[in-house]
Amino acid sequence: MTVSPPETDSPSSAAPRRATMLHRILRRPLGAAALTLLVCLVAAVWAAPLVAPYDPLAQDLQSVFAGPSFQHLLGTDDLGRDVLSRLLYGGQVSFIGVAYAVGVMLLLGVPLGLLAGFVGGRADAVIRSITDIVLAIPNIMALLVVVSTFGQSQAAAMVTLGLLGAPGTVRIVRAATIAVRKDLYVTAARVYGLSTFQTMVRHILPRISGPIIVKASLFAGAALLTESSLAFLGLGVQEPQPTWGGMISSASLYLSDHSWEIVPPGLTIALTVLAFGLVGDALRDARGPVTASKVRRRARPIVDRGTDNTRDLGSENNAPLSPDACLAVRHLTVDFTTPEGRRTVVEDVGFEIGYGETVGLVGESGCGKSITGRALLGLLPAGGEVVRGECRFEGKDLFRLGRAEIGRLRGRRIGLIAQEPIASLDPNFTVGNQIAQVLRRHDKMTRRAAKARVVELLRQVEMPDPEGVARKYPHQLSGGMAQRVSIAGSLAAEPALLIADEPTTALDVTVQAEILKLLRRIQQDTGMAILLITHDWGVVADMCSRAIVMYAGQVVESSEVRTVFREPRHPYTNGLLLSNPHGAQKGLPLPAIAGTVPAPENWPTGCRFHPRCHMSTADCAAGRIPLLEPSAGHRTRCIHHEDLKREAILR
Ligand SMILES: Nc1ncnc2c1ncn2[C@@H]1O[C@H](COP(=O)(O)OP(=O)(O)OP(=O)(O)O)[C@@H](O)[C@H]1O
Repeated sequence: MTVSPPETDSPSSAAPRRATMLHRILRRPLGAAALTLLVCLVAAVWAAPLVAPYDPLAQDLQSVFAGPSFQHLLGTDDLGRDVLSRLLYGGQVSFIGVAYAVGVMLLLGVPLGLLAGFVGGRADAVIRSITDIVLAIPNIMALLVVVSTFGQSQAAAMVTLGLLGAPGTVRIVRAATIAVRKDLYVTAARVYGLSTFQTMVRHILPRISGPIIVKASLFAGAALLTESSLAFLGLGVQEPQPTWGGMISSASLYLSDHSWEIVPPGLTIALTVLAFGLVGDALRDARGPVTASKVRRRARPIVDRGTDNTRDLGSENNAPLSPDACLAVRHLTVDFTTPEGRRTVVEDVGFEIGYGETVGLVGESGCGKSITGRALLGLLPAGGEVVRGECRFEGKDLFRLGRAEIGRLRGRRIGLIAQEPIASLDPNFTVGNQIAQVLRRHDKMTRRAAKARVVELLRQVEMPDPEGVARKYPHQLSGGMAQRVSIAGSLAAEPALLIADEPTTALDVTVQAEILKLLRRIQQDTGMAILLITHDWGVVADMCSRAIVMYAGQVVESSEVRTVFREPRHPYTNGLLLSNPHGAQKGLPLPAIAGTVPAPENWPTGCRFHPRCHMSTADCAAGRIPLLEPSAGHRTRCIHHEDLKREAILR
């Protein structure tokens, strides 16, 4: 078990985080210098009426082109005006212009980029087309047209610059969103029932803030240069009002005789642009990624726990769906559209789970277990689609519900526990904040009530020091603690069905046992149904009443767990059980099934397992293999299941 670091949280966790961030910036000499320069500059410019030594328009024709002195720290210009005062007042124009441009660029670019990257599909196509069109517009021409149309308005020019800069931001935000939208904690947020907007704002935005900060800082520098260039060309704010670009413009007229005059505005612009870039980098680096602890995979021993009457309908079974079942799935078929074409990855899968029952979905990696689970939650990865099937849950067919309706059920009536508990928690928020968010979404509680309920839930999952844990960030938790938090989050709205996708795979053996015990206890208390996705027969034996074995997108065997262990009727199940490390005999090599699970595009005709099967005959490859029922409730997709039984008896 990973040992969590000693607790150092104060009651308000956000404050220390912010302090640490400033501290981190200040620890970098370049970042600290740039931030100091920028803060001083903005403060001085903002306070120009108080700190400027002279009126920026006041002329003194007796002292034109004076060099730096005690009276005029940066000298005077061609009309004897104080350069320092003009720089301070001129900065107001420049910074307001930069704020307009950056504000418009962010207000447009970030939401559109998030939408395109997160929602995808048509929204993405439309947004991409618009950004491509805007990117094709030459910036300088557009700015000249705007300035001449809007009577030299600097504000109009900078807003236009922001509009023209937005497509670049859209592209960056879209790419960053696509990269994180599949992260487990984003999926978890959707399972908890958060809307698309809430998920984007709370879980995606903080994660992609690094590239946005860098883009904004670079764009601020570019906007300052553009604003100065327009002023240099005599567009925008006009003389005698001071602007940094205007000061360069008038200094350039006397460059050969009075070269000093160009230095203060030129250096100020150059240093400010540099400072924007350095502060952006420092901010990005200071927020830094929060890394999750590495997860580990271990096995656990088998304990046979007997059976009950959960009934698997299997595929090709047209009996009516049982009204008593908590979940009844029939003919579930999932297709994916990939660049190589359309392919089926899950085919004709069916099963039922009763209230208070646990059904195990077993198989090697790539058999379609997770896609089956995600299809039930309406959370298939992009390109995936349920093309056939029915899924009855509390009287509704989940596959026929709209986005909003399934969103309301997720997190409230159907919970999910993911394989990697730490990855399923958002590193940007404390544990308490994340669970409270689920509670407040579903039960519209007050902050105070949600806080109390969070502690109660953490206590319910047997978390030591629940108040302290509520204030921790995910990276401060061990794997076992994180899985307890994840379970607490899933249970927040008291779901009727829990989908547990390899919930203990990442944990070490003692923690696995504790988590499974906890799940059993909660199930006894609440009567929820559990679909347990696993490749571990030990977990199946320990937890499940019924096992469904999947191979290459199909159910190949299903029965009560005890029957499957005693009398497997499919060579694939038999092979899996023989290669189960818990049953290994000392000194003998572990028998493994030769070959690997074929990818959906390479599924063989007939029995999909036949190329790996020692019992296969010509019949196995000849045509579709039906789902047979050799004994009540025991189904197999093998035409040689009687031979397998005889083989087992002879052994
Ligand atoms: N986003 C996707 N696009 C296309 N095909 C996919 C996608 N995700 C999964 N698949 C395909 O679906 C099949 C089933 O995958 P799934 O993740 O359900 O397997 P699994 O049995 O859960 O394996 P594991 O235990 O490794 O998660 C695989 O063959 C995989 O190639």
